[in-house]
Amino acid sequence: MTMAGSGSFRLVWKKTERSVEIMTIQVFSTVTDVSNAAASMVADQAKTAIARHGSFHLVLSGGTTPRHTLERLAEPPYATGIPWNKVHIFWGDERWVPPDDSRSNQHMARTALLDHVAVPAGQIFPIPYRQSPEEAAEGYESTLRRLFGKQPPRFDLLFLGLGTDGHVASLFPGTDAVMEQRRWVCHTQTQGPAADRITLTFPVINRARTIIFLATGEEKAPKVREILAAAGVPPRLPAQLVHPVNGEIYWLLDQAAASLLTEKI
Ligand SMILES: O=C(O)[C@H](O)[C@@H](O)[C@H](O)[C@H](O)COP(=O)(O)O
Repeated sequence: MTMAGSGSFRLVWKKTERSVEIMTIQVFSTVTDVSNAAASMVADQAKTAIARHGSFHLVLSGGTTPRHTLERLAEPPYATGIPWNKVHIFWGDERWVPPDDSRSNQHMARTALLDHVAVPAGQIFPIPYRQSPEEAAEGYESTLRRLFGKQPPRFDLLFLGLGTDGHVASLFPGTDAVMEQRRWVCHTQTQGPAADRITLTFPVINRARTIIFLATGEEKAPKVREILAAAGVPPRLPAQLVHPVNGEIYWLLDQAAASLLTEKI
């Protein structure tokens, strides 16, 4: 039986004597089910984080799959059921376009969710649009350093979509940004429109307490299998470098994206 049947699979890898990596793979029948599950996890993680440190630091991702989850969070019971006044919003990446450009991840998040829930404006930290993408990256990094100090931030929940080339955030295969270990935010480029991007780097991504991958659709199935069945194989895709230092990874997939998975992963 492949894992494409709906269900939940929990894998625990012992990384070192003192740390393990816990990955949970959940396969759902439809994209709507994926979005419902993701929204429910946001509510649960918010409750835990607020109980732990009085606020909930949430990192949003661009992309159509993550957008469906934001739209679900703007509906009952989440629109009023989550204490949005204690939520602090960040972004994993951004296109170097003005904030009102329809390609902007900030624009997408505001129209899908933030215009509909009561997150205080002073708790929303978009990646700024500046004269150059380098200045935008420096601007975001200085915001993060002002808020979090010398150590990279340890976000409570960080959403990632999955590109069909295996990219996460705007960390594209073969780019210097993927290997960046000192800067928290950097400028990078991709092909096509809005080629200039600003992205969090792995030193920040991998410090998150919980990382949720959202991947749906048949076009993601080959990379999902390559990433999840890659134990022992040297990583070649950015998504294979997502290893929370002390946190958990959840893969929320629909059956189409999971269709090439087998139980032996
Ligand atoms: O800015 C972006 O577009 C995202 O950060 C990007 O990493 C996206 O999440 C993936 O490309 C998946 O996007 P889809 O879910 O639309 O395929």
